[in-house]
Amino acid sequence: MIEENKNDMPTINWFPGHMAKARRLIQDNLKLVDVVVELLDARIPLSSANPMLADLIVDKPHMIALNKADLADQIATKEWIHYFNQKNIPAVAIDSMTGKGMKLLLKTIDELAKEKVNKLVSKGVNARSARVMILGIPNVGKSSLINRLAGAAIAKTADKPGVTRAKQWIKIGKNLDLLDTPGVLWPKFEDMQVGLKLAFTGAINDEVYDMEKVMNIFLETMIQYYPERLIERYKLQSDLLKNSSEVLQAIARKRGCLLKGGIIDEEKARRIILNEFRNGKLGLITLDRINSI
Ligand SMILES: Nc1nc2c(ncn2[C@@H]2O[C@H](COP(=O)(O)OP(=O)(O)OP(=O)(O)O)[C@@H](O)[C@H]2O)c(=O)[nH]1
Repeated sequence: MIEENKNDMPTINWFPGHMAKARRLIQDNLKLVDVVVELLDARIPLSSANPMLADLIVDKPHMIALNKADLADQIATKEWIHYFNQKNIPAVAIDSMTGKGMKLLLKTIDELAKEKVNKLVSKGVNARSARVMILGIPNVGKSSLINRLAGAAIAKTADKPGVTRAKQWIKIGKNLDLLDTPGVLWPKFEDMQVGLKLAFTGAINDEVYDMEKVMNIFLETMIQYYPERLIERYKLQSDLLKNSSEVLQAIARKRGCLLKGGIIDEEKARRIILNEFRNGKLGLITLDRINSI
C-alpha cells in the first residue's frame, strides 16, 4: 500500500488561476461544437481522465478515444472499452502515430453528430458538417491526433464567418469539421496513485517530481503486475524480484550503469527503465486496471 503524501507530489502550474482559465476556454469552445472527443492515455484510462469533464460537457455528445493503444495491454484496452460502453460512452482504441483506429473514430464521431445535424435539417436549416473538438490532459497526444486527422483532411477551411473569426476548422471527411486547437484539461493530483501514473507516462514534466520515489513505485508495480516483462527484458533471475531496490541494482549491473570505483549509478538505471517503459520496450503495459476500481 502506498502512503498518501501530498507533499511528495509534483507541483505543476495547475494552480486555481490556470484551471479557471482552462475551464473558461473549454467552455467557450464547447459552445461551438456538436461532439467532444475525450482523449485518454490507454495505459492509464482512469488517471488521465479529468473528473470535472462531466460537469463541463453536461449533455453534449461525447466519446472516448484511448490513445497510445500501441503501448497498452491489448486485453486491458478491450476491457476498458467494454467498461465505457456499459456506461453508454462510445470508446475506441487509437494510435495517433500510425493512424490505427482512425476510421472507427471518425465513424463514431459521425454517428454521435448525426442526431444534431438531423435536428437542424428538420428545422429547415441546410445540412452542415458536424463540429468536433478534442480534449485531454497534457501529453496525451492531442496535437498528434489533430495532425494525423489533418493529414488525411480533404482541405483546411478558413475562418467560418458567423461562428467566430479566430477559430480555425479542419475539414476531415465529408461531414466533419475539427477545431484545430485542442482543449487542455488539467490532470488531477489529489490522489497520490494518480500522480504517480501521470509521472510514469510522461504527463508530468520529469523535472518536477522525485525520480527516485516514482521509480521505486514503478518497479513495485511492475513486480506486482508484470514481473515476467522485467525478467525477459533485463534477463533477471526470478528470485530477485522481491523488492524495487534489488531489481534496480540488478538492472543497473546488467546495463553497465557504474560510476568510478564500481559504484552503481542508480540514477542512470532509473532513466533507462523509464525510457524503455515509455517507448514500449517493456512490452504492452496498462497501469490502470478495471479490477482495481
Ligand atoms: N506511441 C505513441 N505515442 C504517441 C501517440 N500519440 C502521441 N504520442 C507521443 O506522445 C507525445 C505527446 O504527444 P502530443 O501530441 O504532443 O500531446 P499533446 O496532448 O498535444 O501535448 P500538450 O501539447 O502537452 O498538451 C509525443 O511524443 C508523441 O509522439 C500514440 O498513439 N502512440
